[in-house]
Amino acid sequence: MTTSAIAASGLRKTFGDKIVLDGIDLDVAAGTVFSLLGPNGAGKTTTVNLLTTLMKPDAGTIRVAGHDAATATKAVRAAIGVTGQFAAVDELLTGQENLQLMADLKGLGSGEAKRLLADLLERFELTAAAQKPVATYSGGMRRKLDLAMTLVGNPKIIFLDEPTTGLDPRSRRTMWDITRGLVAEGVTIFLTTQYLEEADRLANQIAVLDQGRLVAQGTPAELKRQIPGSHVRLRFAGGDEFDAAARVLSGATREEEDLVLRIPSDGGAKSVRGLLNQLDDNSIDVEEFSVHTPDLDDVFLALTGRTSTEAAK
Ligand SMILES: Nc1ncnc2c1ncn2[C@@H]1O[C@H](COP(=O)(O)OP(=O)(O)OP(=O)(O)O)[C@@H](O)[C@H]1O
Repeated sequence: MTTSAIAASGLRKTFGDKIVLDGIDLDVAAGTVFSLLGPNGAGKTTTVNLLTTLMKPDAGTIRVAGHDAATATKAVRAAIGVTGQFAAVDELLTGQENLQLMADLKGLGSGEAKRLLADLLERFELTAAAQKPVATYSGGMRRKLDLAMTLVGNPKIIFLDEPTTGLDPRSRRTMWDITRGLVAEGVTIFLTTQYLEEADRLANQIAVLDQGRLVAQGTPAELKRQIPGSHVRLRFAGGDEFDAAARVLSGATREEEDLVLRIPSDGGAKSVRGLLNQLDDNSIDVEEFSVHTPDLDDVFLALTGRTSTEAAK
């Protein structure tokens, strides 16, 4: 049985007469990455604020690490780490001093703190810059320090708010590797991102938020299968097989020159097996077989009527 690290039900939040969250349910399995995707103003930050006890919902229940967020606020806060917009990195202090401050706050002994800090600086590639003031750090370095500071408390659930926005590809990959490493250690990650590729690569589950409602939830593959456009592509060695298959398979689109048939399909195991059985039953050999699923940009367009780029404007 999988346990929920975060479970929210019927979350509602309004500001004045603006309904920001209109009854959303979330269930994040422990030790997984859950990604909340949505255009600007969709309510992502509001959701994070509610889940991290920074705000109270108008309606709905939230359990984080098994604690009720409404009544056990302290226990929830002790179990989570939040990086991103709430981070309190002191610009005037060095990276090392910022980390030390966090270790002092958490009450770590000097020996333990020394080892942990050296390890974190090394892991986040900040050892060389450790003695420099944060004011001289690049955006990527700040973000890494921010996450390193969060890890000092050894939280079991981490909220990453757009962790790679504006980072160069190398720093982005480093953040992805660190995230994967944390999950391998059993940490649960709640990730908001504007990069569909990031959610696609990192997340076990994705929820798409649009105008206060979750318009879709599932694994990246499930989301991709939900929308029109996925198909199975079959290539045949000769014209006879090609023609025979085209007669047998309904709805096939012919690409005559390449002897390729494209058959609309959800790409799931059941329908693919059915398709191949049909060919087998008619003794038709296939030279090449592949399933094409649309990427998350297609998913976004299908679900919200906008591309992710349009939505972010
Ligand atoms: N404290 C507040 N008072 C009034 N309105 C608010 C408040 N906080 C958020 N809103 C409004 O709620 C809506 C959702 O905001 P939220 O920050 O949750 O969206 P978001 O998905 O995180 O967007 P972004 O990616 O731009 O941060 C927006 O229209 C915003 O203007």
